[in-house]
Amino acid sequence: MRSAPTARRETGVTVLVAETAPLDDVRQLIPFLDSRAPLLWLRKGEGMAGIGEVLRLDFTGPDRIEQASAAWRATAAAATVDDAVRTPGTGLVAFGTFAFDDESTATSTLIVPEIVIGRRGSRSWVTRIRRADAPATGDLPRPTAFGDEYRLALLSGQLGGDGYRSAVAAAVERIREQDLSKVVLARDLRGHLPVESDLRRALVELALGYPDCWTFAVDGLVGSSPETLVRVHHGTVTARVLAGTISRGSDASRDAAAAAELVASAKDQGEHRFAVTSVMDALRPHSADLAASDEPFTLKLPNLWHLATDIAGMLSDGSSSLDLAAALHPTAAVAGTPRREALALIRELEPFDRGRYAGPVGWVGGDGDGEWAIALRCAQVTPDGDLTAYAGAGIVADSDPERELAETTMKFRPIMEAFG
Ligand SMILES: C=C(O[C@H]1C=CC=C(C(=O)O)[C@@H]1O)C(=O)O
Repeated sequence: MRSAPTARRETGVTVLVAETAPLDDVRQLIPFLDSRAPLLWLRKGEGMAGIGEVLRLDFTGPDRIEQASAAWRATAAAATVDDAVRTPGTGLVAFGTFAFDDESTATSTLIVPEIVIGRRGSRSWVTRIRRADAPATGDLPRPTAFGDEYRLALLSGQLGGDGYRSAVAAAVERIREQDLSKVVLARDLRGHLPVESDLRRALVELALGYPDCWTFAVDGLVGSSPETLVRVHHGTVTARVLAGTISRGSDASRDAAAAAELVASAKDQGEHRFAVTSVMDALRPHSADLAASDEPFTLKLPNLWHLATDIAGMLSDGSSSLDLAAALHPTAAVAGTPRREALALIRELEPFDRGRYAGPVGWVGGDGDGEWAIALRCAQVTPDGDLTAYAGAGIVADSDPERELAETTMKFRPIMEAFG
């Protein structure tokens, strides 16, 4: 006779039980969230809200994503799952956020919520997750009213406008002199949120303002990213590469002219090519038929245009979404080319640790499928309300410091609108 499962196996793996059941249509996910510790993954009204925390797995160091992949595989293998809905995001899931730099002091984390409320297409569901030795509960959280409105001043942090222009100029010089083609340099804004601020207010602003982006909240990292690092679903892999940016025009004809200027820009096309090559090179060993859309297309966001390329293929080696995030990170859209030299220059010219900015953020399911974005257009909020936001731009040989500074200002807009 098999003995009842205990919560922790001798191997140190926590044994979880996950049960997914259909729900009547849930139109709004954000009101269900915890106001100070929201877990969210949302695009075009579809996604998942996580409530509570049944398991947290923390990682640091150069192999943080590989460690997370292995720990998650073990956790999923030990879990019992009863999934009556069977769509991406049902069954066992973890939300995750990873530090950008191998040497970052920021922890990389997978969080398994106690409850997931999800919505995809016409289907809504609830997943309850518990440790195997804990009793099952049937209560469903209720949406709650939002806390008071707030506005905070977001001010230049460790790298202000002048410092950023100088850093870009230094990078351009280095690119002209050395064996470096592209480096992505970021600057920071800082602010402080009043005690008890309801982060759901910022999430509503982001989700309504940027519906085509991934609006996310994981362990205080809050934002709306347009860039899909990798998505794995039933043996297929997809990615959306962005690099090359121009601001939206003030009327329809200026806007069309801006998009045309972006397509015609040799500088932006070059910057974009580096990013596509880095993603193709990282994914090719995992997919025999990997293909990229022919020419970059223009992706319209409320604040700017990006050059974009979609990549898709069948997986040939059973990699999980975390395995592929590990293979891809950091792409040339957030680091540069060649990667090692670009990372060294970032460490030299940026006077801060990027934390989770520009790292993978997303979710993974018990079968390893999942969706990961690059954490852009985001801010990290600490439990005592300190907020740091970063935005960067790809620097190549003919970059102009003033224009790159203006580009970072545009990229801060989602966070300025949500918090400022
Ligand atoms: C580094 C950022 O954006 C990247 C993604 C899209 C376009 C980019 C660019 O044109 O420079 C950047 O590579 C950021 O938003 O902080």
